[in-house]
Amino acid sequence: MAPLLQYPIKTLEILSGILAFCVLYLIGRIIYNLYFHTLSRFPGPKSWAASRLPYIRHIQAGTLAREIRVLHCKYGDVVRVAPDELSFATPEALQDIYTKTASHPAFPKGAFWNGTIKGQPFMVLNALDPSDHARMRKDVASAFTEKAVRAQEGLIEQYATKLVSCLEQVVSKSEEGAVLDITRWINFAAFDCIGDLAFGESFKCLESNEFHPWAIEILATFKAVACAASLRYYPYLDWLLRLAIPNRVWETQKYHFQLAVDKVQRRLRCEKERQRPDVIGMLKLDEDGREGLTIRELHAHAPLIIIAGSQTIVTVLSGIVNFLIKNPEKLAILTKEVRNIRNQSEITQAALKDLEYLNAVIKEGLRNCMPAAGGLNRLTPPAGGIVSGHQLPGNIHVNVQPLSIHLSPIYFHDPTAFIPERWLSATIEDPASPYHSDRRNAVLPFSTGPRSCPGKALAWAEIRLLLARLVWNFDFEEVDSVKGRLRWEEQNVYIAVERKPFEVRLKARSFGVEETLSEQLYI
Ligand code: HEM
Repeated sequence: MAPLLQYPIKTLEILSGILAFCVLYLIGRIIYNLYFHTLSRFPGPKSWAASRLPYIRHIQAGTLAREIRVLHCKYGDVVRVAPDELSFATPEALQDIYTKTASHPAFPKGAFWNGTIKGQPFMVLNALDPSDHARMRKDVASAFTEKAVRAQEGLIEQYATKLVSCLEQVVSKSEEGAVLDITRWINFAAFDCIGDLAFGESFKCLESNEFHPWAIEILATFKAVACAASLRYYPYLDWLLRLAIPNRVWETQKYHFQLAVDKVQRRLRCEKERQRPDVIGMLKLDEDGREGLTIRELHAHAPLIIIAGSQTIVTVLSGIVNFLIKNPEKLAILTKEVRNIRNQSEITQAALKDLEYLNAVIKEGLRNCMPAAGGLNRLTPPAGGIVSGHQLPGNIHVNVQPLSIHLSPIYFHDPTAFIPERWLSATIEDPASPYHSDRRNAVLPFSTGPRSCPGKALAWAEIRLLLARLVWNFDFEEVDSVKGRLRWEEQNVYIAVERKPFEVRLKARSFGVEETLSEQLYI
């Protein structure tokens, strides 16, 4: 009997020994992080410096970007946001981290935020090896040059026209116009447009007034990926990933990938489409993976191009519409400028490039409604590096959170207000303007350096045209409903901004009144 009784007591002793060891280890780790870590000289809340848990909790709640902005307001330009991570909010840090100089390459991406699904190849966005990235980047960027975008202008115009005529049908039913979720319609247009631009095949969302299944799941996938990445900070908890992410998300990812493979293959088979100036037609294939993309890499790039080429535009454009509706005096100035174009057929890219207020509205939209609001995480090189004048050891996580710098009271007067005027040349040249000294170079929504956005010219062309066509054709009004009261800046961020429905009242523009007005002016 005696040995049997002793057995559980020994187990208990072992278990309490392990527990005591774990507790002591954790206490020791916290003390080390707070007082002996190389980053302990940097300011920040003690709880964030002690362990990564507050950071992870905010990633999972979608509040990290907002919270870090608050920390920057309290602690200054550089904040320690985890034991081994610093957040910077200076224009110098943007250059130090993301660009390459004669003395150092751009800081590398880490595996935490750039994993790939088992069995799937890397793509330009998550390629960690610099030479792989450079090869893919050269190929992908060639499809988005200014010249390539000019060749696609006709196609973008086609989808702007489709969006306008679909909305006309909805609003024509009543003189009061119609209350509709404008984000949903912008999403349809951007999604259809990138489908055609990339594969020569629209997703037909505008025609069907239905989301394509691909579009429905994107935001849920972002949320799951953010949660998964947050757990990677504790590699021994990696097994939790599978439990943390519902099976449905993995299945959806596989489904998306297959959908992309099918689309690419269909496009490549279609001989008569070879002359189209679409993205697939412009990418170079090379099975040796030396000069261009292998076919498997091309498959992996298809979902990236669809998501990066549509969701970013939807975020910025629906954000701009939200801010304009909450600032009707700015909307009125924009509307007047755009409607100075007499004929809709004269709304071309060339004409829009000259509309100073329109371009200022878009710049202010990019400052306030940054699509990649989760930030661009990087690691210091193994030998260490200098960021914003601070010498840092190797393998430290560094980041410039766009919200922290774009909405910084140090760099911008009225930082959270929507003021397109801060981008006008008259303001820049007027020392008496309160916005004269704004640090406009603190806003780099497309990032900078070798990993900056290759889709910038396309994004500008699409946002300019869709916004101009919307305000030229329709009058917008605020709606007093829960969805109409949505404040853009209060939404959560899971890698990208979670976009809630935004209701507006849309009415067909009344030409009669305008004509009468202009006739009176001419008298
Ligand atoms: C307002 C619109 C857009 C914004 C603000 C934006 C912003 C960005 C940013 C900040 C990055 C850097 C990501 C990183 O460092 O991890 C990026 C990368 C990228 N973007 Fe965009 N983007 C926009 C539109 C587009 C469009 C229309 C496309 C076209 C398909 C596109 C394709 C890409 C690609 C392929 C990359 C990866 C580049 C690389 O890793 O070398 N983006 N974008």
